[in-house]
Amino acid sequence: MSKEAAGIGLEHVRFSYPDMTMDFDVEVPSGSITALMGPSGSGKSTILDLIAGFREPDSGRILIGNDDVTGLPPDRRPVSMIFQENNLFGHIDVAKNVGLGRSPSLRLTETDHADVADALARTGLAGMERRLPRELSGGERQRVALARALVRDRPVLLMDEPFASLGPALRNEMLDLVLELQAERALTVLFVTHHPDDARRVASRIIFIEAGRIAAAGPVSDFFGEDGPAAFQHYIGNEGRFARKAT
Ligand SMILES: Nc1ncnc2c1ncn2[C@@H]1O[C@H](COP(=O)(O)OP(=O)(O)OP(=O)(O)O)[C@@H](O)[C@H]1O
Repeated sequence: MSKEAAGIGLEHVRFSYPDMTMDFDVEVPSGSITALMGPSGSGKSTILDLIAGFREPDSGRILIGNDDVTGLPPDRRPVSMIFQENNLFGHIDVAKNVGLGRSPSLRLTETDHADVADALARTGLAGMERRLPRELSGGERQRVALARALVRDRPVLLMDEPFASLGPALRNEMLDLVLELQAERALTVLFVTHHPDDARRVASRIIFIEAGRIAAAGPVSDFFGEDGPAAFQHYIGNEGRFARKAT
């Protein structure tokens, strides 16, 4: 599988839970940061799970780069995923948690150890190698998860509300770090957030979903003007603002 930057394509991807059928048809451009937004229960986590291979579509295809990854197990997809929490193993230290990104058995070469050290330095964790996850702050734990994604070295990074439990200043700091890492590695980043400011800060595009369908997708600037999609304006609570302005 190529480590080149890789776009993501969902082609008529249908997936059903007992009470809900979803149908996604959308592209995420290669080497970009896209914010995935939408009301609670609209299917954001499910999209990420489908791309990562934790769930399989009932029909349709998932493409990453030029490859059809539909049906491939998660570890064979060129993807790293970071969740809101519980990304780390509690009984092993920071360096080992990062090393797992390179080798699930932790059999690491000299080069691997050097790459782990680089990733820790790059994410501001140098000196914390021997700490256990419980000895870190929430922000530091998410840095470890990012460092592990760096040593995994996959072109697609999926993040499900990765910084939702952090305060605003720290969240911005972490988003800026993601932006830097994305630019360095030409990653394709798709991240779920409920905060419009997160999208404005780092994303070039937004995918907005409602009830298991893509309601709107496009450049961030298309979403925040008066002509932004009505469903999105409603979601971020902007409806009357523009109406009042006009009168
Ligand atoms: N394992 C499951 N079994 C049945 N229904 C599920 C399951 N997981 C999710 N759902 C339902 O599917 C819908 C979409 O869930 P999903 O977690 O993808 O939404 P979301 O947009 O990520 O929500 P949130 O913003 O609250 O995290 C919801 O209605 C949810 O109740």
